[in-house]
Amino acid sequence: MRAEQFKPFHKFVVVIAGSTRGSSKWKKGPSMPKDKAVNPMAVSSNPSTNFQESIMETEPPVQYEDTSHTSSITCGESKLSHEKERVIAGLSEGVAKLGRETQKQLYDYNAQAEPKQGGGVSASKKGEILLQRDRTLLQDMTDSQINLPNNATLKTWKKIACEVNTQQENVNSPTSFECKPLMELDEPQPVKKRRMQIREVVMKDYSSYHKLLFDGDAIDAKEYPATGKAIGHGISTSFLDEIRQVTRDFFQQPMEEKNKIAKGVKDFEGYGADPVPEEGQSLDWSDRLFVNVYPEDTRKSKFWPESPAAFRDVLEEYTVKMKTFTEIVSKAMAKSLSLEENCFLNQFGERGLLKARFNYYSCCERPDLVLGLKPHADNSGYTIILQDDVEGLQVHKDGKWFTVPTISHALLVLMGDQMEIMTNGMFKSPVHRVLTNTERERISVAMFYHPEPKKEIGPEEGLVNQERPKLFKKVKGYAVTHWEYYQRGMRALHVAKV
Ligand SMILES: O=C(O)CCC(=O)C(=O)O
Ligand SMILES: [Fe+2]
Repeated sequence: MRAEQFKPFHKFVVVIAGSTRGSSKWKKGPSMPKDKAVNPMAVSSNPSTNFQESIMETEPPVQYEDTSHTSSITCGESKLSHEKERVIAGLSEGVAKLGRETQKQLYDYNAQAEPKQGGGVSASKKGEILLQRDRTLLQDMTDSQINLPNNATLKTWKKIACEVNTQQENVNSPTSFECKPLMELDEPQPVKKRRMQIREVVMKDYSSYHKLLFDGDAIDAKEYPATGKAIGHGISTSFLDEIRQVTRDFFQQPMEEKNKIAKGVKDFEGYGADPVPEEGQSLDWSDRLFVNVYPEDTRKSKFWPESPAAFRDVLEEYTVKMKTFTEIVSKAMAKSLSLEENCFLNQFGERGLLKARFNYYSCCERPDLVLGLKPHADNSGYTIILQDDVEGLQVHKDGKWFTVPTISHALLVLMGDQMEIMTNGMFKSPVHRVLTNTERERISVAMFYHPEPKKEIGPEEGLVNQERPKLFKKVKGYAVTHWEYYQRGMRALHVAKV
């Protein structure tokens, strides 16, 4: 353990982003899984898709067997490389651009060709099925007769993609590979950049801490999502850089090294991308490592990287700092709402969880087609995000996406669904996503602060009155429900609504 102490009042900033506007624009979502088929194409991570519309078109999720493409690709015997996943993701995005009718035909066609996934199908078999599916889609779309050997290499994949997309003949190196759309889009929709307005405040002492952080202005601001406030978090810039560095170092290792801590089919923790359980859903263009960090007895050391060598120590130290940070911030939030300062901490419980997600977004040739991370709201109480200096994170407001600026010495605090419940909707959990870009890779570290899983949480009584009746029920195990919706690119919060 490193000796550096938490010094809360340094001149560093934290940005708080949370909506004060209702999520009434979102269609009140479906109730929990029913026996209904899911429209496989309804949840696309295409940046130009209006997320609101996607939600409205989306049918309730079904109880499902784990047919995760990710697990079948990154785990087990199939060993398809992440690079190949990316190519497939790019291709799938092309498919997503086809008209609904054509998509349906393609998927119907493939449904006949594919054995039922799930029970008993080995990882390598699933990998093969997926490869076959994408090959078939390519062929159907281009009418070209491409005969691929079963052991098609990554190079072959790239070559095909280029041939299909650009009629290029020779593609020998990955650098010349371009993930072009499979066909011209009807309406090209470049991603416009609107920046979030974030006010920064440098903290001087604890007495002003909570006022600056969550004063009435932040709560009542009309201009969601600009409810940014800055505070001193007392973590040195050099330490923040160290976290970024070990993160980069981890992801830049060979696949073989990273796969030593690969997640299994049923694991949340470990290295590997999020699953995409629905047919036709696109993979996020990112790599991730997910680990429980607090309390210590929730850690699974087999998922903590041994390489790079500094990783574990740095994460250990960051965890200690984050624990202190959550204690202070949770109190500040309570005070800002004129509540007893420990009320949220009591709801989180003494053994409130900290879970770390390390994200790596490699460059992508077509950021207008592929997202780094699909639109979602976090299931946490709140999430503390460390970004690097590459923009990519966007927050959704009034049908538009706003880019969150990067501030190298800042931590971004995003409200999660469970804080929206506890504050009876006073702090909103914003829908956010991550864009890809052509030139620079991006990393981020998200630290999710959750209530103890067995604890029931609900709106603070002090925030319920005649004018503001109870909006949410008491809930337990919200994270499990959230996960069912999240992985399909859907919101879950409606399940907690009164
Ligand atoms: O990469 C980012 O900035 C955000 C990541 C995020 O939203 C998440 O991991 O839930
Ligand atoms: Fe998130």
